[in-house]
Amino acid sequence: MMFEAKISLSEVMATLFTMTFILISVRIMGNMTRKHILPPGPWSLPIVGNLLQLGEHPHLSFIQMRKKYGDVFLLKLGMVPVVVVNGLDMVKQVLLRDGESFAGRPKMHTFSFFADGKSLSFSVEYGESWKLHKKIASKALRSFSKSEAKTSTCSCLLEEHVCAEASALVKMFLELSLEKGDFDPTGITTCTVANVVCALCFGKRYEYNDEEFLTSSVNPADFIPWLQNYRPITRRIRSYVLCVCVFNPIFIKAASWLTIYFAGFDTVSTCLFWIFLYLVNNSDIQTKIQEEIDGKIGLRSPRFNDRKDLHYTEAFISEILRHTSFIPFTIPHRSMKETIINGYLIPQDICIFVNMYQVNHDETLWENADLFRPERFLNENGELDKSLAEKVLIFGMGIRKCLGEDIARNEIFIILTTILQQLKLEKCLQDQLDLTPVYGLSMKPKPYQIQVALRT
Ligand code: HEM
Repeated sequence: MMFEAKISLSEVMATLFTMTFILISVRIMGNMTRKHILPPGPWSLPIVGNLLQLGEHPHLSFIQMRKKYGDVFLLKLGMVPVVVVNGLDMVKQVLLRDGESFAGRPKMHTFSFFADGKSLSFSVEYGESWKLHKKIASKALRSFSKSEAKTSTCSCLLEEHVCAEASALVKMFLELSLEKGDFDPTGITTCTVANVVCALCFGKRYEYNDEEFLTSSVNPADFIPWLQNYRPITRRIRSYVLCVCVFNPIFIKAASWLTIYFAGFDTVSTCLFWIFLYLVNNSDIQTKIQEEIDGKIGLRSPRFNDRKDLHYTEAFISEILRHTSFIPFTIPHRSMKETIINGYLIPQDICIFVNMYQVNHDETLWENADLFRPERFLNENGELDKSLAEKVLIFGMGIRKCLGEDIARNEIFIILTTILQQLKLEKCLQDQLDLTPVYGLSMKPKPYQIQVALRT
C-alpha cells in the first residue's frame, strides 16, 4: 500500500513554530538551571581577539573597560580567553578567599622556557609537589637571609652582600659622573642587584662591564599559538633564558634558583630605576630623605634594622611602589575549577589577569591617587601607617604571593639610603624627564641620564 505524503504550508509553519518554541524553552530552562553566565566584555575579532583595543598601556585600557563592564570582565588576548579582575574586593576574592581555585598558572609559550616549564613561578602544575617546591624555596631564601655574616658586623649574610654592593654602586656613580658628567644609571644598577641575587643563587658576583642583562618583554606567541612555531620569536625567548644560564650551565636544572634569579633582579632593579628618576624630579623629597638619614643614621652604614626608624624613607618607597605600580599585573593565574565571582561563572582553565595597577590607583582607596605624595603613608605623629602601606598591591597576595618581598624591601632600602647618605642626585639641565612608563611585564622608565655630586 502506498501513502501519498502531502504536506500543506500551514503544517510546515506549525512544525517550525513548535520547534522554535521548544528550542527557546530549552535555552531558557538551561539558563535557569545554570543560573550564572560568563562575565561580560567587549566583542573580539578572530585570531587577534581584543589585542588591537589594548593600546600601548593595557592596564589603562582595562581601567576604561572596567567603567563599562565592571570589576570582572572577559576578553580575548589573541585566541586566548582572559578574565581581567579589578577592584580590591574582587582581587581579594580571587587571590585570598578563593585562592586555591585560582592558584594555577596558564600554559604559556614563554613559561615553557623557564626550567623546562617546571619553574616555581611559571609551572602549569599546581598541586602537592608545587607546594613542596615553594616551601623549599621559601625556606632556602629565609635561611640565606638569616645566615651569619662572614666578615663584617652585619646582622646576616644577605645584609653583608647588599651593603657591599650598595657601596660599590656609590663608587661607580661617582666614577661615571667624573668620567662622563651625565650618565644612565640603569646598567650598573642592574648589575648591582643581579650581584645580590647571584650571591643568593650561585654564590658568585659579576663585574660591572658584563653586558648580559636583558629586559623582559611580552611574547606574542603566548596569545596566538600559531606563532609558537615562528622561529625568530622562539629563538628570541630561548636566547633570553639561555643567556643567563650560560653564566653557569648547571643552574639550568636548578629550577627554584633560576626562578628566583629572574624574579629577584628585574623587579628590584626596575624599582630602583624609578626611585632615581623620582628623586631627581623631586629634589625637595630627596632633601627630606637625606635629613632623615642624617638625623637617624648619621655617618655609619645603613642597616636593615634602620627601616623601623626611617618613616619618611619607608613612606617614599611605598609611594614609589603604589604610584608607579611598575608590575601592573600579577603573573597570570589559571582557574583550577569552575568558580563564581561577582555573580559570573569562571570556567575551569581560564587565564586570569589581576590588575594591581587599578587597585593602586583606585580613587575610592587613595585620595588624589594620581598625585605622588609619600606623606599619605604617615600618621599625625609622622610615623609610617603600616596598615595603609600594606594596602599597596605589588607583591600579589595569597598562595602565589611573591617570595622575595622582605628581601626586595631590605635591598631597596639599603641601596637608596647608602646612595643618598653620600650623594646628591641631579637631573641634567637639558633633559625633559618623562614619567610615562614603557609597557612590559615590568614597566620601566624611558631612558634618562642623571648627574651625581658628593654631599658636603
Ligand atoms: C620590588 C620587587 C619585587 C616585586 C614588585 C615582586 C612582585 C612579584 C609578583 C607580583 C609576583 C606574582 C604574584 C602572583 O602571581 O600572584 C611575584 C612572584 C614571585 N616573586 Fe617577586 N617581586 C619582587 C622581588 C622578588 C625577589 C627579590 C625575589 C627573590 C629573591 C622574588 C621571588 C618571587 C618568586 C619565587 C615568585 C613566584 C611565587 C609563586 O609563583 O608562587 N621576588 N613577585
